[in-house]
Amino acid sequence: MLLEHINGPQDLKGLSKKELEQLASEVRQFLIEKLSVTGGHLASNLGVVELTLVLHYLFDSPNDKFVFDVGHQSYVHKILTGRMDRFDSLRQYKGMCGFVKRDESVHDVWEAGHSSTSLSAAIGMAMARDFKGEDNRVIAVIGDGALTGGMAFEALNHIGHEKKKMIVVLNDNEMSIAPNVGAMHQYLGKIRSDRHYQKAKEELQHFLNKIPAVGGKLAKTAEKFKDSLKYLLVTGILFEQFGLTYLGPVDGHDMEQLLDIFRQADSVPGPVLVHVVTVKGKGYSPAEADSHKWHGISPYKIESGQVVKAVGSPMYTQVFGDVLIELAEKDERIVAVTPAMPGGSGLMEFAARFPGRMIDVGIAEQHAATMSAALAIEGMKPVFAVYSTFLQRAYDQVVHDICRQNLNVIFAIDRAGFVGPDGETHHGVYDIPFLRHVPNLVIMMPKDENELRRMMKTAVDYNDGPIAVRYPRINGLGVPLDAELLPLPIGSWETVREGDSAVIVAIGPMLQVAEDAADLLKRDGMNVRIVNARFIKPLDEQMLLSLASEGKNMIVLEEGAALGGLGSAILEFYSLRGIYGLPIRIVGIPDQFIEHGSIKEQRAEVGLTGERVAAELKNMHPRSKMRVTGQH
Ligand SMILES: Cc1ncc(C[n+]2csc(CCOP(=O)(O)OP(=O)(O)O)c2C)c(N)n1
Ligand SMILES: CC(=O)[C@@H](O)[C@H](O)COP(=O)(O)O
Ligand SMILES: [Mg+2]
Repeated sequence: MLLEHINGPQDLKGLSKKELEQLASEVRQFLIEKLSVTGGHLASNLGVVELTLVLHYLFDSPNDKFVFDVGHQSYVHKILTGRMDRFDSLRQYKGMCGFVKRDESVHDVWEAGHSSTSLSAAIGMAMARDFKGEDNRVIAVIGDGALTGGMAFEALNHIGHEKKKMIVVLNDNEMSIAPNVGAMHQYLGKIRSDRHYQKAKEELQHFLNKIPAVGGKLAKTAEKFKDSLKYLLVTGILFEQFGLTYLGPVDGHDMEQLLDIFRQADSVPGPVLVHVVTVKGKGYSPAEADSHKWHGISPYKIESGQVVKAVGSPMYTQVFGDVLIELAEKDERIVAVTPAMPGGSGLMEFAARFPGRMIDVGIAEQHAATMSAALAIEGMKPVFAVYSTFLQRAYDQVVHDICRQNLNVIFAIDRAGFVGPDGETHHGVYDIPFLRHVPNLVIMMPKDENELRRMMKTAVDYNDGPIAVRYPRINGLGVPLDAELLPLPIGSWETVREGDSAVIVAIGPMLQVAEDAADLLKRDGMNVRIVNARFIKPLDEQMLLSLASEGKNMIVLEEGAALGGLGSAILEFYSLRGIYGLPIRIVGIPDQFIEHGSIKEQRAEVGLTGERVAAELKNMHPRSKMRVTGQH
């Protein structure tokens, strides 16, 4: 076994091509075995085994900067940089992160999780290098999916302007999470498969190599001739027009080709793009056969490829997808918009049922938002399905294009709250703070899957502007679904448990935590009322005024940033009406990033538990001062 002797990239140096190939198959086996237990981003990593090996073999990390886009495909990099022994803790609480993490290794020079940032980071590092007069290499690894992100084009535009020496590795496996989409994808497909181009390129190369090396005027003419022929033939011309030398396409699993092309790339004085064609899921047939499913996979049985999954009620995502189909059957204005997450957002059946009414725009949240605004202006009913964390990308478009124009866009915000193994880059914990202060926007969160259905009905029936429903990355409660789909009155909260000792105002899955706290306090003779604050905006003003008149101790409980969340909204409501001194305590996520683990562990870390809430209520005295909490 070669792999057990690899404690860092230095141990790769001097290996023969054969040994590198042997190592590649050992790394693949290691990934398949380890991830069968932990789960994770298997398919993407199986696709970059040879590529990552060659980069670490030829170049000198961490002096040379390896910048991974998204970073979900960095497991091989982690294996080769001394972290093999940490894979049993992959994406687990206090374990190894599933993305690149600077505090994990000196070889991890750039963090991500969100897509399309690598080229901006790489040009930044190249410019810093030149400011400092240093000479290290900067190597970005970006996938064909990430290349559909607008930031990537902004960076390419600038890279071509600065002409700094750097290597952009385009890892082209024709897949985003789902099959990739867009004109860039088609363009890359042309390059990959254009037999004419490949053949002509070889003949051209052969012919040009025959031209005897000449000096003087003739050399210049020959060079010009070569360039004009190249422009004629090279279909990597788009990148050449951007000012990058295009090399490739090359088979990303052929060690020989990879070694040659990166040696060539290293000799290019300015920016160079190496087009590497790989197979997502390479080397494990279930993943090769369905790399969409195996992009992010739960623990599985290696032999059968069968996922070992606890069966439970459908995820909120599934309930959303189902109710959207029901609604779309009756309303042809409904179209779904997704920024490259049709599977994760529960839209695959919708797409099959309504061909053409599911619009996948690629990894382009800003574009998705503004396009939705235009769809609404033209009388459609766009449902912009987006993860909370990725909606952060489109904040200005939400404000400037959708809410300011007061357009009938529906935001289906999935992954609201903690998300578990993806950790801090993916938690959906800021959308309440960054949305609730924007005028014209209605924001809802259901207590269970039945209420999610009602909220989608409410949203489709609502024609007074933008409306958002946010729901978590968990299973529903298994409650019965109403036979009739009835909308909710906008701004209406509901009391889900009566009580006169104190009040917990909660949203979403925190209502279960509130019930746990109330059950604990019942043993101490306290009858705690629980209010489902299902409209984060507008607040239920009647309910709030009546709660103020009672003056009972109140906890506002939310699985979101405490700063600027629902609790803040309630305090602002009272303050703006001159109602002071109410005993209100906010229990939410403190002002810090919470790392990967299970949702249960993440909630425990910040005290979103029945025990903690019960203790808070027991300790609150009448007229206690409001303190932003989360620390405990
Ligand atoms: C801004 C943003 N939107 C969406 C995602 C979700 N996402 C993670 S990886 C991925 C696909 C990336 O495709 P590609 O870059 O080709 O990498 P591959 O997995 O194919 O190697 C997407 C859409 C994200 N991480 N960031
Ligand atoms: C790397 C990335 O951003 C996606 O693969 C993300 O991990 C998907 O999240 P879900 O597993 O919640 O769909
Ligand atoms: Mg890809």
